Amino acid sequence: MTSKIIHVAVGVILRDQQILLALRSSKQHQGGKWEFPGGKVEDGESVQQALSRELHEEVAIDVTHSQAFMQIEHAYPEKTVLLDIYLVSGFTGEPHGREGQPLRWVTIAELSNIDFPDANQPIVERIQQHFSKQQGS
Ligand SMILES: Nc1nc2c([nH]c(=O)n2[C@@H]2O[C@H](COP(=O)(O)OP(=O)(O)OP(=O)(O)O)[C@@H](O)[C@H]2O)c(=O)[nH]1
Ligand SMILES: [Mg+2]
Repeated sequence: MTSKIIHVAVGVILRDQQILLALRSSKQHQGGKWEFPGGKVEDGESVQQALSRELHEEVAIDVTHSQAFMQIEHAYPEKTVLLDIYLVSGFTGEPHGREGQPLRWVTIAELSNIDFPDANQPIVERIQQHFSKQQGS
């Protein structure tokens, strides 16, 4: 098979110890599941450029502070994705779903109960580890 890996910039957007999620439309891959907003890295773009562009297009915010968090390669039956995940701790603008998609803020504990795409399970675990350590120290 010659399928190429799809490189995706993904934002874990933080505000007041909550994280922003968006609902994927039923027509999209993994439709009906909640996601961390983001999208495909285009040719000639850095991951952070893609992240800023996608978050502006999808949820109408402008990123002012982000840091690389983790990468996950996951093979779905129909495609393989490389999720390049950034923590977004600073942004301007009030998020809203510019493509009509519902948004919600959830606590870090609530992430365990969300219906995410299969690739996301390690992200949830890593976020929960990362923030429990910060609180405990
Ligand atoms: N944005 C986002 N994509 C994810 C997550 N988890 C996950 O498996 N993906 C997969 O990453 C791939 C690309 O994401 P996307 O559909 O947001 O890409 P995009 O915004 O460029 O969309 P488009 O193709 O409609 O233009 C999809 O196959 C999607 O299922 C996630 O948490 N956030
Ligand atoms: Mg997207």
